[in-house]
Amino acid sequence: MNDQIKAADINSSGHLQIGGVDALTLADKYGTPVLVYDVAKIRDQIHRFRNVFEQEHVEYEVSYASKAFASVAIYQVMKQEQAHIDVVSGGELATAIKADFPMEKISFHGNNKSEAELSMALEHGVGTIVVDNFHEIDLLKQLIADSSKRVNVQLRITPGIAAHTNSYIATGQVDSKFGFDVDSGQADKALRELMAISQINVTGIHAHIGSQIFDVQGFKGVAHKLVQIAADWQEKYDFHTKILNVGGGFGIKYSADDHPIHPEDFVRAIIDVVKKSAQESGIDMPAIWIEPGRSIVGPAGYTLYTIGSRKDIPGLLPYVSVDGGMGDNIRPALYNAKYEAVLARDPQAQNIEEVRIAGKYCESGDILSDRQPLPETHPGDVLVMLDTGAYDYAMASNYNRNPRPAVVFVENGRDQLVIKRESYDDLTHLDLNYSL
Ligand SMILES: Cc1ncc(COP(=O)(O)O)c(C=O)c1O
Ligand SMILES: N[C@@H](CCCC[NH3+])C(=O)O
Repeated sequence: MNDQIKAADINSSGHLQIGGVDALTLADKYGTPVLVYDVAKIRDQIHRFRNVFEQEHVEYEVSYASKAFASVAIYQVMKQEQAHIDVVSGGELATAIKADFPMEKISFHGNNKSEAELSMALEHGVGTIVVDNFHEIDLLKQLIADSSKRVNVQLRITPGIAAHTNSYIATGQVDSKFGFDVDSGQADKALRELMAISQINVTGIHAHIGSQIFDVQGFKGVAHKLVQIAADWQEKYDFHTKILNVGGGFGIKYSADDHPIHPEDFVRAIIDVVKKSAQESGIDMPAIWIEPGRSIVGPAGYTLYTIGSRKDIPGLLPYVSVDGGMGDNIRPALYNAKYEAVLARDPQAQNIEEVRIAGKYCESGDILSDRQPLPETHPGDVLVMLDTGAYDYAMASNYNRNPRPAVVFVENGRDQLVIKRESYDDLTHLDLNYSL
């Protein structure tokens, strides 16, 4: 039995249930592929992060990094949970506006925010702009010059910490496109420039070391580094930081090979280091902000596919194909990411073989799993890929002009469509006839 499936995930018919709803019923009702979120799991993850801060009596914010999965519905859940969110584009901001999300609880990130995106953020009163580079400082200065607008910013530094993760998703090393370098004096220069703009209020210092990180060392390092910088800037510039933002990146278990520590342990270690270093370096204890994305939505997501064709090759693993693939989950092809899958009708069934789960896209690399143990399967069976809530739908494409799947939220035994499946009309409605 897959160790990610608990007894409570199986209903009286022996089927997988998600948030109390039978996975086969969901597949029937919404079609496949469909991404289903167990909303209780999302709320629970936020509470787990929060509880530690509460127990430790530390000021904090949990800011959901919505690049992991952005939609009106998820922003509405975050609003109910009174969480903050990060956005990284005008599109995510527009979605948050549509969700009526409180603008003051939004942080706007990005290494190349356009003038249009910055003015959109200013117009809507976004709570924090996380300033990333000198061009952005110039743009901000121009945009607020003719107004009395006041803007809260956090200054993103590159901490010079290489996280142990896939190089595509590591961001803390000096050789990174994000943030101001510290050792060369760029971060100091950026602070001085920002402090010289009277309408700008620098509330904090930000760093993010990468994503899908399993151990606590990098976070301890970044927490210590941020405190050191804060102490240095207090001494040199009389700058008193209110916030240290240590970013996100808390890893999750996708497969039996992954052994991340618990969310609570990440947070506790960060708090310990900040408390201790702040005391040693004589700065007031700042608020600590974290920006988890994957760890909030990843484990709550289940992608339901229907099995179709099968190809057996003597001496090699069979290919079992499903009705989705790299268009709804690019992560195996892009990062060699591993996932696990079970059969909806019997997640506890005895496995009889190992197969490759192939997608339907016209690409040999469109393999969702290169070694998945499975029981006997037949065309029409519903295969459920686990932990697909983060950076899956968010990175979905229309490759081969396949429509993106539907997204459904499930909570308390009830289900609701929150993103419609794209239709062929949706796919073609931007196309124009060629008339030259
Ligand atoms: C600035 C920033 N914050 C937070 C995150 C969220 O990371 P994760 O989804 O790994 O928690 C990211 C993505 O890596 C990021 O770039
Ligand atoms: N898209 C990446 C994570 C990127 C994190 C964003 N800074 C993934 O799927 O793992």
